[in-house]
Order: sequence, then structure tokens, then C-alpha cells
Amino acid sequence: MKNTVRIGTRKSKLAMVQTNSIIKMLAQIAPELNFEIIPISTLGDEILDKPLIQFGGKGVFVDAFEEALLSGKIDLAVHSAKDMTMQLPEGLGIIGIPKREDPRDVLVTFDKELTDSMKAVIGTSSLRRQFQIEQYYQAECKNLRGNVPTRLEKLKNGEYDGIILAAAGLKRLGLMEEKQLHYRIFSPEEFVPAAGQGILAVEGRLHDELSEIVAGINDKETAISLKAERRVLERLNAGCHEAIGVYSEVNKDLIRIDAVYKKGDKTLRVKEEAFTGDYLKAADRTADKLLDCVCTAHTDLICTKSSAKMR
Ligand SMILES: NCc1[nH]cc(CCC(=O)O)c1CC(=O)O
Repeated sequence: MKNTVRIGTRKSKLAMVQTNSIIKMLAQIAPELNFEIIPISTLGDEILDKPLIQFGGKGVFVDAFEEALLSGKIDLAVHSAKDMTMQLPEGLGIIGIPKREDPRDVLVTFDKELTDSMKAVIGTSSLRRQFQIEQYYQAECKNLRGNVPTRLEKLKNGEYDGIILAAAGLKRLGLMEEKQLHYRIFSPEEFVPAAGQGILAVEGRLHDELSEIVAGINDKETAISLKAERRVLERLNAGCHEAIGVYSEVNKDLIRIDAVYKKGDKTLRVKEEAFTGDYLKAADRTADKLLDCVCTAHTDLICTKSSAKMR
């Protein structure tokens, strides 16, 4: 096997940090390998003035990588799992899934904390974040794009009273303890994260020698969680233009899945629990219940398995 592995990554600082952390893990299990980082520009990085939903959704961050992987220009690509499309091209797959970083969402404010039910202009382009933050504040959501440091700059410039970011990105960039910033961290129960949030996924060509090496970085529980969460999205046929949160946690023999879905004026919530080995069945049941309710239920809120209420 060639011993220089070329790893494609987006150019943002977060993408670079993520790629370097994967390289560190790989270097530990395969010290004979060398790594070269190949920065790749995607449509999603270049068009910054529109919400993603207006120009093709999630795929805009990953298509260029898949071409590069298939043509052999790169050997691996490092992604935030939550930005990945459901269908990967024939021959490619997620071959490495390390332990999940903090999955939670954080409301970041500058110089102040928001009080409950206060009127506030909130920066986020995510429909999932929009409908959930409305459960806590009288939020008027304004589009917010760009990489994490740019988003924080826009907050500091006073364009927003608060912005919502993933704890994972903030932590990876060392931006979770900035002076003057306040962080309201929501538990996954209070504010359901995006499928795959906080998880890194290494994409590569299936069944080659490298894929066996990369599998060495896998965290079993994270891998199960990611598969379960992605399965729910797949069954709902949900792209990033859907207001949907899916979060799962594996605890030894048990997996719990928690999903919220806003469709029209209905807000649906489903909780499932199953033996870990049945994680796909649990994901299917979660999706079935959501679909069922979208089609038939009169109630605008359902809770199964437990009585957690959204506010
Ligand atoms: N949509 C952008 C994006 N994709 C991945 C992360 C970082 C968090 C993660 O790794 O899941 C972010 C930033 C954010 O949502 O705050």
C-alpha cells in the first residue's frame, strides 16, 4: 500500500481541526503512514449569502469530496456527520466513526443573558433550531451563515441578540470559554440535536486496505448512534430543509432514540427504547410513528414511552 494517505477537508478552521484530530488517531494505529491534507472548496463554502435550503441543501458541502474520492485524488474525506447526505455514491462509505463530541446545542449571547420568553432576534438558518428556540423565547429568527468564528463576530457586532451553535464546534475551536459571551447549553432532551451532531465521519472507498485501518478509530456506541439517527432521516426522506431533530444514546444493552419533527403546524415528538442490537428496528419505529402522525394525528404533540414535554 502507498504510505501517503491524502485526506480531503474543507478549508475552514473547524474542518482543519477535525481533520488533524482524525490524523492523530490514525497515526496512532498506523505509525507507518504519512498524511497529506488536501483542502477542497465546496459550493456550500462559496455561497455564503443564502440559506442552504435555497441552493440544494446538505449535498453542497460534500459533492466535491465524492468526486475526488472516486477519481483517486484523495483517499479519505473527513466530514461533520450531520452535514452528510443520505445516499453515498456506489463504492464509497463511512468507514471511520470516532467517539462523539458534545452533541448539544448552545444559545450564545454577548454581554447579556436572555430571560425567559423575552423577545429576541436569534441567528440561525436551521429550521430545526428555529422551531425549538421558539419554545424558550419569543424568537424572531434571522438567517445566519458562515463558519463558526464568523458567526460569533456577527453576534458581537450586534446583529443578533443570540445565535445557536453546536457545542461540538465551539469546543473543537476552543471557543467555549470566551469572555463576555454567555452560553446557555440545552440538554438533548430540551433541544433535540441534529442527526449526527458532534460526530465526525471518515468517508472512503469501501473494501480497500485503508478501510480496515480506518475502522480502528471506531467507537462502537457512536457508530450505532449515527446509524440509528441517519436511519430515521432516511426513512423520513428528510434533507436539511426539514425541521427535524434526532438524537440517540447507547447505554450498554439499551438504545434510546428521541426525535422531534415539525411538519406544517404539527410538532411531533417520539421517544423509543430498544435493545442495542435492535437499533435499526428502533429507528424504523421512530420514523413510522412520526410518519403516522404527520398523516393522521389530530394532536399536535405526541409523546410515547415517556412523558417528557416540550415547552
Ligand atoms: N451546519 C454547520 C456545522 N456542521 C458541523 C458543525 C459543528 C458541530 C458538529 O460537528 O456536529 C457545524 C456548526 C454548527 O452547527 O454550529
